[in-house]
Amino acid sequence: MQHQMKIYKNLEDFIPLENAVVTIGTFDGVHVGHQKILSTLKESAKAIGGETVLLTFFPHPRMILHPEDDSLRLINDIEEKVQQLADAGIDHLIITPFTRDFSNQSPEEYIREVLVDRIGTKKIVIGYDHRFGKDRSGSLNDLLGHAEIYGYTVEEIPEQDINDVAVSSTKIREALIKGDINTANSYLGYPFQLTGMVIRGNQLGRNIGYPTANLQVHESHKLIPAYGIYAVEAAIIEPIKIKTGPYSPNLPERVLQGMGYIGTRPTVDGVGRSIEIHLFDFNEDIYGKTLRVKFLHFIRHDQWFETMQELIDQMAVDEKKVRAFFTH
Ligand SMILES: Cc1cc2nc3c(=O)[nH]c(=O)nc-3n(C[C@H](O)[C@H](O)[C@H](O)COP(=O)(O)O)c2cc1C
Ligand SMILES: Nc1ncnc2c1ncn2[C@@H]1O[C@H](COP(=O)(O)OP(=O)(O)O)[C@@H](O)[C@H]1O
Repeated sequence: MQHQMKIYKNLEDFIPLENAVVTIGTFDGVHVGHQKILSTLKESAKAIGGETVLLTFFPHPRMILHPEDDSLRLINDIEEKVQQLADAGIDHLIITPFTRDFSNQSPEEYIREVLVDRIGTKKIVIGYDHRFGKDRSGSLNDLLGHAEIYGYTVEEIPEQDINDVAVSSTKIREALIKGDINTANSYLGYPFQLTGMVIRGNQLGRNIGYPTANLQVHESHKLIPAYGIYAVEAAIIEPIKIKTGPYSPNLPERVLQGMGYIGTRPTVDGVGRSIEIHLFDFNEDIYGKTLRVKFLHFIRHDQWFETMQELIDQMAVDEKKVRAFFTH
C-alpha cells in the first residue's frame, strides 16, 4: 500500500502516539538539505519501530512575531509544502498556528505539554541551534536536561547538515532571484513551483495569438523568480483544503507544457507585476481554476518592444525555443 501522511491542523487534534519520532521546523522549500534530515528522521523511526512526526508552524513565526516586517519570502506555500512532506514519506504532519500564546510557553511547559503529553515523543531529532519557548529561551540543553524524566531521547542533527540546509536555502533564493532555475531546481531536488488562481486580464493575449492564463499566486509572501520567460509545465489542480485527516495528494490528469512570463509588460503598460502562462496546444476557458506551474528553464529577460508586432514576433521565437527545450 502507498504511504499516506496524516495532517493535523492543530496540536489539539493530535492523539499522542506510542512511539513518536519528532522533528520541528519550518522546512521552507523541503529542499535536498531538508530531505536529508527527513531521511535521518525516518531511519530513526524505523530503528525503534516508531512513527515520524513533523511539527511545523503556519503562518510562519516571523509573521506573528514581527508583523511589521514584510520582507519574508517563502520558497513554497503551505499546500506545496504539505505535498512535498507527503512525498518525503512523513507519517504525521502537525501544522500548528504559531500564536502569541503558543510562543509564550516556557521551554519546560513546551517540552512537557506539547512534546511529551500531546505528541508522545520518544525521540526528538533536532539541530544543535534549535530554539523554542518564550523569547527563544529553550535550547538543545533543555531538551537533553529533561530527556530522562520524560522518557525520550535526543538525536542531534550534525552541524554540517544544519549548515547545508542554510546554504541550500540561500542558494535557492539567490538563484531564483537571478532567474537561474537550473541551480534552484538542483538544490530543491524538484522543480520550483507557483500555485495560484487564473484571473482575468485585459483579454489582449487571445488577439495576438498567445492567450495567457494570468496567475494570482495564492501565497502573498511567495518568492517570485526573476522577470523573464520560462519553459514551464502546468497542471490544473483542485485547490487543496488543509484539514485534519489523511492527506490525499491530487494528482493532475494532464500535465501541459507552455511558456511562463513574469514581468511588468513594459510593451503594454509596464505597471504592476504579471505572471502569465501560455499553454501549448490548449484552448479552454480556465478562469477561476487553480494552476500549479513548474519552472523548468529560463529563456530570456523581460523586454520592451517599440511595437506590439515586435513583441509578437519575439513570442514566436520564444515558443520555438521552449518547444525545442521540451523535445530535446
Ligand atoms: C512567452 C511570453 C513572452 C512575453 N514577453 C514579453 C516581453 O518581453 N515584454 C512585454 O512587454 N510583454 C511580454 N509578454 C506579455 C504580453 O505583453 C502579454 O501576454 C500580452 O499583453 C497579453 O496580456 P493579457 O493576457 O493580459 O491579455 C510576454 C508574454 C509571454 C506569454
Ligand atoms: N492556450 C492557452 N493558454 C492559456 N490560456 C488559455 C489558452 N487557451 C485558452 N485560454 C483561456 O484564455 C484566457 C487567456 O486569454 P487572454 O486573451 O490572454 O485573456 P486574459 O487577458 O483575461 O488573460 C485564459 O485565462 C484561459 O482561460
